[in-house]
Amino acid sequence: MSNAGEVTVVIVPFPVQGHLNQLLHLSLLLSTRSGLAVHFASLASHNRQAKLRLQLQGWPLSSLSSVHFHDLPLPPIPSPPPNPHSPNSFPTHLQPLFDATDLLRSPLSSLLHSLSASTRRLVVVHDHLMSFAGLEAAAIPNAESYKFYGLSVAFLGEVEQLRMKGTDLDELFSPEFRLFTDRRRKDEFQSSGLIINTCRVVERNYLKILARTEAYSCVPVFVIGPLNPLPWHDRPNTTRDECLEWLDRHPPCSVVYISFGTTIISDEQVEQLASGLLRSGYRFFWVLPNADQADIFTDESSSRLPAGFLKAVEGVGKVVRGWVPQLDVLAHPATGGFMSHCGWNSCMEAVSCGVPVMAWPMHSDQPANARLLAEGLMVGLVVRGWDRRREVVAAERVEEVVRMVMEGEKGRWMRENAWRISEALRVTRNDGGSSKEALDLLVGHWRR
Ligand SMILES: O=c1ccn([C@@H]2O[C@H](COP(=O)(O)OP(=O)(O)O[C@H]3O[C@H](CO)[C@@H](O)[C@H](O)[C@H]3O)[C@@H](O)[C@H]2O)c(=O)[nH]1
Repeated sequence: MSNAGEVTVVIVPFPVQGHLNQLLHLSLLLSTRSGLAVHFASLASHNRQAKLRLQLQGWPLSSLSSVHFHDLPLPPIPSPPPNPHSPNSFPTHLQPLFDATDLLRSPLSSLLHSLSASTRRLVVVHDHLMSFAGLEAAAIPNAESYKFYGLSVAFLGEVEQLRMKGTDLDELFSPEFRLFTDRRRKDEFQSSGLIINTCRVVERNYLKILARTEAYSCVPVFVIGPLNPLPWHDRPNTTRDECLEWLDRHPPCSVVYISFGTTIISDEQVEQLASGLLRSGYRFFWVLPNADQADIFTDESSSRLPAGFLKAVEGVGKVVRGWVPQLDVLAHPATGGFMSHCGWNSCMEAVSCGVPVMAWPMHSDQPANARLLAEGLMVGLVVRGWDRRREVVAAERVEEVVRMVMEGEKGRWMRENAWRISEALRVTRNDGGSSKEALDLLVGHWRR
């Protein structure tokens, strides 16, 4: 059912992968399942990045034709390489990109005005870090805006508490990023609602606390996650990646999957991790790309593995430097554990697939997410506590954690918990499930 002319939705993502993909998942759900006219507005390079990587994230390439992409013009911005020795792994090299998003305001405003002229209602859904989009929407009579959080409520609650206590948040972020978020907070406009990519199954208690928090209690909150496709009932016929064929050759729950998303670790840490994996004797699949640059199409990094490592692990371990279909890897029967930096997408994807997590948080929301997995949901084991964040994790600790999750009693128990949650998540997205109901309510409200 096409609804063009009635309600038009404009999605405004923050241009980094972990944010882009959540709002692209939402765009596709709105366009393919709810039949809404959906426009996705970002930089040309990041529209290209989002589209390119989406085909490995559970959606068929053909679904992209249901979304209108708008390349917002931006002068060239520096794209420096990441710094593997940055004290807390925060992607400081992306700060020029973050700051440059200020310049998107004017072209976004023009786009919103032109779309508003041919629709009854213009709905602007923007990443919470793109708050100026809400201000721009407020200037248009038939527009309303919704703020999107692709973060755990555990983290949102923690930040509120730390702010109230006046605690310095620089340990979680970089000082420059804190200044940037303070600036964006000043732009904040009272939106018509908040949309959060989490769900009651995973964060019931945190959501109850959030509802009592002043900042979140005065607007409707729509809890619609997980937005990632679920392996059991959403899988389209996508092309099968070569890494899945490698996984096919291994027994169920026998492979450790390692990925720190778009976060970089030091050369010394790479070496210790490699040695720990080797000592554990477990099969592993390690995704070791360079961290994303402002423009991912300019990456010219080279391998950082110790010499001779690949030869030593032949047949047992596989290392790739490119982008892999993470959801398919997590859903593969051979995958028995996930060593992760605990980006929110990775957390939701791990529980969606019922895989226990070796939690290795590095910055931002990741420590809160790791605690949620380990203490709240009991599906994770923390590799390195936040209090030891500046230390290199030794090979012995890597070996110990891998063994505990892959063969110990605790690992079996975490896997059972993860499976239970993945089943419950499936229900939440079906008719009558809380996330499906929240999304239907939201779309119904837009169509009122
Ligand atoms: O080879 C790869 C590597 C990653 N992914 C996907 O890329 C996304 C990575 O997202 P996430 O796990 O959230 O990590 P980051 O990219 O590091 O995410 C940033 O954004 C998140 C959402 O705000 C935050 O939770 C993190 O702390 C922040 O680092 C996930 O969907 C993965 O499935 C792939 O599909 N293939």
